[in-house]
Amino acid sequence: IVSVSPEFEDCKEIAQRAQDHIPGGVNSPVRSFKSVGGTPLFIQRGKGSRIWDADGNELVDYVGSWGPLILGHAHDSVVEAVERALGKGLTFGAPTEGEVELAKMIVDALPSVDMVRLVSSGTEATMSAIRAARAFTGRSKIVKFAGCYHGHNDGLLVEAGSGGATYSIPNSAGVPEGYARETLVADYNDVNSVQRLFDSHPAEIAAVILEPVAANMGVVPPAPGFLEGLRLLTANNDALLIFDEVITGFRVAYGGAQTLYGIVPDLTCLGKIIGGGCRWGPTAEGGMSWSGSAPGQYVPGWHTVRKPACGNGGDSNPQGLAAPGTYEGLEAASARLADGLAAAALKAEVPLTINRVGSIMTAFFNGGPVEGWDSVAASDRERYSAYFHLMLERGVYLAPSPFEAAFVSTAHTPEDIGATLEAAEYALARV
Ligand SMILES: Cc1ncc(COP(=O)(O)O)c(CN[C@@H](CN)CCC(=O)O)c1O
Repeated sequence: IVSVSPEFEDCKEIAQRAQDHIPGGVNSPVRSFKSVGGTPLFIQRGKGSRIWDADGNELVDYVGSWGPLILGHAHDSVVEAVERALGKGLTFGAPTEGEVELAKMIVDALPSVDMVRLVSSGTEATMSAIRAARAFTGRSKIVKFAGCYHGHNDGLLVEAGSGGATYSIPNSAGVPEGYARETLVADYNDVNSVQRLFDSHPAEIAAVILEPVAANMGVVPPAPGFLEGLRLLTANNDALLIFDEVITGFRVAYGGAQTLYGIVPDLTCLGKIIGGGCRWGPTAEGGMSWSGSAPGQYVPGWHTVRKPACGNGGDSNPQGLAAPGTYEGLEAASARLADGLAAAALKAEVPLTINRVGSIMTAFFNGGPVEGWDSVAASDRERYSAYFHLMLERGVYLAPSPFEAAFVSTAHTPEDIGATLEAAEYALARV
């Protein structure tokens, strides 16, 4: 890996200007480096597994824009597809054939999905799915899980109320108490915590929404029986099961986590990979007698699928991913990385728990096991911050937060993985 000028002078200069014009200097909190300290890197370009920051530092990238870039940066087929589409116009405020083809590709890939409504972000996908669930059931309560993130819908920016309170409280300013009260918070990998909510709110819960593999508290896989238990519980209580597969869709398997674990949700939210790197977030509705929207449910128009260009970009993504051996290659590279990190931690006598599903993983500075928000929260954040900066010094760009995932792409070469493991040996010996 090329040498990194750790002063990041140009990034710092841009960061200063950014502060003058953008609240916090970034357009999404997790990009601020607040969790790890230091100045956020301002990225100039990316190709394959590499990114270059404003100081010209070349870095092996494991953020991958938080998941979309499973084929790596600026993949030729994606760039060609988007360039082809760009010349035909950016937005028409009218349907395009590309949307139909993309919707069909999603239906073909995810057996639980009958129909797809395309919107412009993961937030809008989960917001639309929740509205559809409320419209379909006529109920208002939603169950989410501590540690899971579904975008910045007001009603989901909540945390469990303190003590025995069964009602949630907002975890962001500006969210009215009334909104928070409609969302109940359960514990990931604990079906009984959901059973208790159904018992205390009979016939009030419209849906349970979750990341079938949690990745927004770091990667936490579903415990055996957890997803099956939720499927049974929601079916027995006439509530819907919503899989937020914005990260896991086309990531952990071509058919997403629902295919990997054999669970049929009622609604699926996708994003990231399906947009091929453009902003995108389909709500895929499946297994339900109606589609697109329940009678009277409103999902507004102009912002919906305003980017035919990206739709075409996204098209090439799923097609590329369907090629034989794609996921086997990702599995091999990711397993080598995870095993190598575990070996380096053992050698450095650093307690490290690595949770991995396919090509997403998180190294928790924690003796483990890490199975839900409580054990995640017990991880050593300071040690992660030190590790993050030591890895950056050695040219490896990880998530600037201990509670996110690292993403391996088909563009990560054996040399990238080898260099990453060398950097990890250096870093773990110094944290
Ligand atoms: C499971 C899940 N569901 C929904 C969302 C929201 O998607 P967007 O609105 O950012 O497209 C996300 C967004 N993910 C974060 C990082 N984990 C994106 C952060 C960023 O892009 O800065 C998600 O992970």
